[in-house]
Amino acid sequence: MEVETMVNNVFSNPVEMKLSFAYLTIRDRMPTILTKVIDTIHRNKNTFFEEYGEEGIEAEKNAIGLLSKLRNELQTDKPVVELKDDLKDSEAWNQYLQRQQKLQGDQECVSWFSSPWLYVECYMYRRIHEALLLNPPISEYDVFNEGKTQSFFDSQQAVMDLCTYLEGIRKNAKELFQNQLFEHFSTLLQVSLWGNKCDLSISAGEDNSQKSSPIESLSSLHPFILVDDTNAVWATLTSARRQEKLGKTKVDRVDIVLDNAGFELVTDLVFADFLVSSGLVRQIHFHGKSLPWFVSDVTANDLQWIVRQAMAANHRWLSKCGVQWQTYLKQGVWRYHDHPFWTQPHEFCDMASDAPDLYASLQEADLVLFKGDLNYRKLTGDRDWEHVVDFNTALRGFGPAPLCSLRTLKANVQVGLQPGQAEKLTSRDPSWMTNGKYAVIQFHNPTPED
Ligand SMILES: O=P(O)(O)OC[C@@]1(O)O[C@H](CO)[C@@H](O)[C@@H]1O
Ligand SMILES: [Mn+2]
Repeated sequence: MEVETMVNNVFSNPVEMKLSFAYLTIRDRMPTILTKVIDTIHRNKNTFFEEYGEEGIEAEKNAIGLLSKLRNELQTDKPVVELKDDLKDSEAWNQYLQRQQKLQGDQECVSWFSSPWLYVECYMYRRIHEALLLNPPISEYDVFNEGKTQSFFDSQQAVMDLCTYLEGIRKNAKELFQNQLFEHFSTLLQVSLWGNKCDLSISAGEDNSQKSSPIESLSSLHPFILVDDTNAVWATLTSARRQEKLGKTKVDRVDIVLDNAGFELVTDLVFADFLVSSGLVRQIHFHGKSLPWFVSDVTANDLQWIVRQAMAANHRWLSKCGVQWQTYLKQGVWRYHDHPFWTQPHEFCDMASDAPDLYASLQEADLVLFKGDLNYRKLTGDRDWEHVVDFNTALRGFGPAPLCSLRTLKANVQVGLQPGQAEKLTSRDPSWMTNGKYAVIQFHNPTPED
């Protein structure tokens, strides 16, 4: 089968139609998310009036009109249409639509139920943003903000537990023996991995915060890690051979391609703090989204908000962490970027050609961590790969630097498994690819040391 036609379509034939996770996402979950967006805008009508007067009321009405039209297009499988706002990436989106039309041929228009799931799902979030952009003065309103902030508040005990753990390490981080350092590294890597469960797209906006202790739950979760390349990630950070060759005492730069705000973002900041305060890494570059995305994905505002919340917390260790994080950001030890490529539908194997500046930047990193399921779908092109295909094959040439996916499984694509592993999982738990109970720590080094 041609690789192109292997793309994870909403459904590839009537038999699968009713069964595919993609179909059920588009039929049920995405309209639910859209309805909640419409409801959120309507509930804030008075706020818009207080802030912007009649213009605010007009904008609320028109934005809701555009979003209701979008929901109808989605539910009645209408053709995908070009973007009309003048955001600088509109042209890239409209060119992508033309490319997709060529792929599908003239007999079939690009529509919600006949095109790749990855494309139409990303497109829905960009159309939501268009509905706000076309209605100043509410263009900058983040329709997902309430859910993201609530997720942080609902995870408070877990957040405080995690910051207390970090403070316990920070005190003597530089005196830790290598084996102790590895234990803490492995613990916080797994905490960041499982933080990915707290995603508001899979829950269609329902509460999905962290209720259990993030550290104590690790041992019960460990059997659900299907691929565990922790040692390879550790070796990339600590391999003496690598560092001698590069004349470095520590790794210069780790990039973290972020996923969800709320608790998951805290797990990423705690992990990043450990990497720097332990002396393993010199600099962390975070990559977030330039617009509200997949309900709970991180924007610059979300990062600033969480750091401020932490600083102002009346919990001693949480506020200490917040002050430290603010300092890292001010000193440039931590940097934040939000390239538009991350909020486009492109598979990552296209990055070198479609976003060469971003690809070149990632090539400066010694390690790139990709958080979450959507990033995994873009790393592998969301294709219907055999599960034993190796990760490198699925990456199809994407490899700016040694990279690792930290992902809980919430979509039906997974590579790099052992022969028989998928069959065993299916017999034990038929929805193992989409129920969020399983995870991978999956590493690839495009330039293995000679
Ligand atoms: O990237 P994340 O936050 O881990 O997950 C995103 C997600 O919830 O949205 C899509 C389904 O709607 C899937 O990629 C996945 O289930
Ligand atoms: Mn997400």
